Amino acid sequence: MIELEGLTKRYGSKVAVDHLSFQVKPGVVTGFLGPNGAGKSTTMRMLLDLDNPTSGTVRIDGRHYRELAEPLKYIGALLDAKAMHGGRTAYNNLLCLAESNRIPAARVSEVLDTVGLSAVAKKKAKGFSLGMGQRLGIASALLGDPEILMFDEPVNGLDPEGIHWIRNLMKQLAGEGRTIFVSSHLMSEMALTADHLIVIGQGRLLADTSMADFIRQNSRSFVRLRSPQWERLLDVLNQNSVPFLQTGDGAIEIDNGRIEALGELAARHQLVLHELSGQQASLEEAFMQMTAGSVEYHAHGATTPGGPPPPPDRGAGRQAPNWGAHDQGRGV
Ligand SMILES: Nc1ncnc2c1ncn2[C@@H]1O[C@H](COP(=O)(O)OP(=O)(O)OP(=O)(O)O)[C@@H](O)[C@H]1O
Repeated sequence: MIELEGLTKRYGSKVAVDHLSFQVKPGVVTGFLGPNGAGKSTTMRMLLDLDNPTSGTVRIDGRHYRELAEPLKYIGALLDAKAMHGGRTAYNNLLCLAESNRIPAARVSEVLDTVGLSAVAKKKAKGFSLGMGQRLGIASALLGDPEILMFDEPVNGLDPEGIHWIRNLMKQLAGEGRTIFVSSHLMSEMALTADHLIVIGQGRLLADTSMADFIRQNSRSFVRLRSPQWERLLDVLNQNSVPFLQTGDGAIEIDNGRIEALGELAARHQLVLHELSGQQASLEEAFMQMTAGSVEYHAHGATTPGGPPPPPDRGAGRQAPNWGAHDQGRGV
């Protein structure tokens, strides 16, 4: 388990990490999210004692990193794939780490095999691609067979096969009861990998919640309908006072609609439906909704800070999506 209590880091007048308190628990993959500059890397560096907190504490299984005699046996981390010694072979890079932590040399070949680098074990790290470097960094994290693993952007530079591999590896490690803490900018990937989320913005904790709750609480859910009898469908919805939105692709969306009630309504009016599906916004949309107010760097022409993702075209006099606020009690 990783425990942060009031962790704060200031660089001059800049507060990079602002009184962060949370726990990263074993047995699940915990995703660490935040916009650029939110303080994720700074937090991870403080965890490994690579940066001193201005105040607050961070503990690895109840102890400060400095108190761990052979730290690689407690916590393995991939922070920067380029941190390896370029002039050394992959094998020798890992061997040096192993020796400094009294890890048997045989373990080096084992982890090189796990990450798929056995064939290039004798090649110098400076010739490695970004993806190979990531794999070597992951091998170093696994070296001490630690109970806690921390990965900063582990899929960076990996090809689809590599992304699939690291996703399964993290799930497998969590399944073994280990603590897995991972940051990524790839929301689609995070949605597939993480069970729990810690979200920060401008150094502050914004959410500490399960993936499912995070999406539910920060996004819009709706029912999507398509029908070849489009005009009649609109009439039926109007007659029954069901607010709807028309999308650009000929579908209709009903915020917080109940799929059963809408199916029955269509059946009562003998309407043919080509689609009747419940939809939940993606993690990416939920993330943008939650962090909109704490994004530090914007591209010109990007969505206005604080504003939700653009809604579909509105139907005649119908409600716009009500991001973040749900009316679960509605009949349809
Ligand atoms: N050594 C440093 N000196 C001064 N400011 C720093 C230093 N390291 C980080 N910062 C600042 O602290 C803030 C947090 O940076 P950090 O790299 O931790 O964010 P991040 O969430 O990892 O960002 P990204 O997603 O872009 O990697 C940023 O505003 C950054 O400019």
